[in-house]
Amino acid sequence: MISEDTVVMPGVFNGISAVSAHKAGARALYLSGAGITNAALGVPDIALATLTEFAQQAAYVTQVAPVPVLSDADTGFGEALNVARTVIEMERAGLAGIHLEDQISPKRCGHLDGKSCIEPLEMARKIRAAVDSKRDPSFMIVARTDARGVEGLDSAIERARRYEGAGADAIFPEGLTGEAEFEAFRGAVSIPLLANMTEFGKTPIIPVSRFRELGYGMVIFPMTAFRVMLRALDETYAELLSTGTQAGILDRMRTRAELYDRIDYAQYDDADRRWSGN
Ligand SMILES: C[C@](O)(C(=O)O)[C@H](CC(=O)O)C(=O)O
Ligand SMILES: [Mg+2]
Repeated sequence: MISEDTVVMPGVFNGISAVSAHKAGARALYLSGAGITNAALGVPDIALATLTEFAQQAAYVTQVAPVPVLSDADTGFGEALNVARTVIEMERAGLAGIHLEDQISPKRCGHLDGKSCIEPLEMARKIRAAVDSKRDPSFMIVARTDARGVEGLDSAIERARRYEGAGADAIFPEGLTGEAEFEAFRGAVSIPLLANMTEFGKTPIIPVSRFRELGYGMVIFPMTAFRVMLRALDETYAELLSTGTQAGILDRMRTRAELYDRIDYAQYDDADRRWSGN
């Protein structure tokens, strides 16, 4: 997943979003915990979705998008032993890696106030459990620290160093407030770094070209497509209910043919025909 270049990782949250991102040309995908929780359950991203639900969505995504997929794994769904199980299940789902965060459970979105962090020692234990539980050594364990908004920049950097020492493959510094902070992390650790380009949070919009200069190997856009989709849903249902017809919004739709093209319908028909010997 890491290359000389910076990998742009669009956020996905189910099978069809993975299909769309892959067909748009994404070289790697990010499976968003907020996306899974908001899309599949329709509830806030506060640790209400389980490991089973995350692993299920991960399996859907990896089935239809043959590119590396990094998934959110929140706090690892428990303590060290649970983290070990999380790695086994997420690897089995076909992922290329996961990120684990140092928040106290129930976690919150990294860009909200009122978060708390576990002791760095406890997080290091989780990272060791994760690293030890990999089957494939290239499965990536990304350690996310939420400490910037809780304890300040210096403490967050100190944690990142400890997590590197515990064996993390990459660091995800969450909730940074500007380029200078991203730069400070780059100077502090030697493993790859992941930047979170979520919207309407603590971090200003920074283009991938700038993250490349700053030395970041991965940039995730966790909720970009989801937010656009949600507005389309809201507008569509409102229009339908207020007018009693979809006639005015047909031109905003993917047609039946376009949908079937997206999901490779013809290939399924071909396979079925082949197997029936006709
Ligand atoms: C990256 C993230 O963990 C996610 O679940 O996608 C979220 C994104 C968001 O809520 O905007 C986070 O940054 O905490
Ligand atoms: Mg998340």
